[in-house]
Amino acid sequence: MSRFAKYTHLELIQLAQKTIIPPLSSRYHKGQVGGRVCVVGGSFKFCGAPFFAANATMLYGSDLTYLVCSDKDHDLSSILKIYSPNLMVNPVLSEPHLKCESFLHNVHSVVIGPGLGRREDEVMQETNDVKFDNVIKILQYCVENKIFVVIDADGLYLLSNDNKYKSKMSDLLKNHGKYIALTPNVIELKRLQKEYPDLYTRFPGLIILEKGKNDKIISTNQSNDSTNEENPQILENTVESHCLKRCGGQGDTLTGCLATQLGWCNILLRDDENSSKNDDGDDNNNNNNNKEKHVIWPDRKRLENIAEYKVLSAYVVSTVVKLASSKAFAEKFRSMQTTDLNNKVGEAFYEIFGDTVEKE
Ligand SMILES: NC(=O)C1=CN([C@@H]2O[C@H](COP(=O)(O)OP(=O)(O)OC[C@H]3O[C@@H](n4cnc5c(N)ncnc54)[C@H](O)[C@@H]3O)[C@@H](O)[C@H]2O)[C@@H](O)CC1
Ligand SMILES: Nc1ncnc2c1ncn2[C@@H]1O[C@H](COP(=O)(O)OP(=O)(O)OP(=O)(O)O)[C@@H](O)[C@H]1O
Repeated sequence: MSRFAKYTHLELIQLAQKTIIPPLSSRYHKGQVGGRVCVVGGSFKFCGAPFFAANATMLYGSDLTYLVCSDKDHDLSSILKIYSPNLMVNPVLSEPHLKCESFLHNVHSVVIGPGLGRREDEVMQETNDVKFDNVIKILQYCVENKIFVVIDADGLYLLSNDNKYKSKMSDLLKNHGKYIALTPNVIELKRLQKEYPDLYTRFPGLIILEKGKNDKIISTNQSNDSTNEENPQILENTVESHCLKRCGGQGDTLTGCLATQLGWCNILLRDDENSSKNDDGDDNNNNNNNKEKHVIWPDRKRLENIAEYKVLSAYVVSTVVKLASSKAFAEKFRSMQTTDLNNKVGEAFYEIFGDTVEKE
């Protein structure tokens, strides 16, 4: 059981408000606190999924969202650009010598997988190895640079079923689990458990947000030798959703929201790290002359470790998406679509957390 499992729903929401929901303020510049998120996905078949995820990152509150896709997937990048001018679409995923640094250096969190497609799909075979090599390269870059990653949909399929990539991916998870969250649906979870019967304990620091009627958050101890904690720890979100429509893309929405929320955690954790080390010229947060000083939301409460930031984030996001889907369903009933759900994310967030404006 997670330490959080002893808290009531209201206590968890209040804790999140004091720890991981940075207040809005005129002090901050673009991307500094709202965050920069990158979604890697899309294929010739699926242009909706990466859009839903990327769109949700912004509706949850990211300042800047990049969508990285392949320029070999027919008209994908043009279509994505037309879907939304808010997103920055970067069709570099099939570039043979991809330089991750060029588009990920200032990003706080990354989503890998929505609509990405699978290598076994015949139509894609000519180009897909470069594309998927690059996906692994991006994952590696992220974890080595402490960027939080959410792996969903076909990203999970790579991990559970792709013979070429699954061992590379599982190595990265094993060594850098603390920066990663998986968001499987019921079927994706079954595939993962088939490939990794010890899924819940195999990847130290990993969290798994299992989607379903009650979203379940599983966290694995960061260190294998910590014997005084239960492993794995489980937190279930039992808040009721009144949405009875299961349209495709609801999971993409959840994934996008989680990426933004984890991006916020990353920003807060980096701020702690920067403020506690000597001034070494790292001016990412403009605190060159403010040694030992927090730049961002100084009086917030701290959680105990990275795992707690991830677990509480997953809980909050699950709550927001459940409320958003209940609201969309109440309005649209059977005709509810994922676009309706996405359009309720901001309202649901406001209903749960209020305006979250910094008090003078
Ligand atoms: N508009 C779009 O472009 C969308 C694209 N999507 C993409 O489509 C690709 C394949 O995703 P799929 O989810 O179809 O994956 P799979 O091809 O693995 O199919 C999963 C199957 O399991 C079934 N299933 C799902 N939840 C279940 C449950 N709780 N109990 C029993 N059966 C269940 C589904 O009906 C589906 O037939 C991914 O890349 C995904 O991101 C989806 O995100 C949906 C929206
Ligand atoms: N049986 C259910 N009852 C109520 N809500 C559910 C149920 N199943 C899923 N949900 C809600 O929908 C969200 C997305 O779960 P879902 O299983 O649809 O993901 P997914 O299959 O990955 O979605 P996508 O279509 O984007 O690939 C969950 O987080 C939960 O809030």
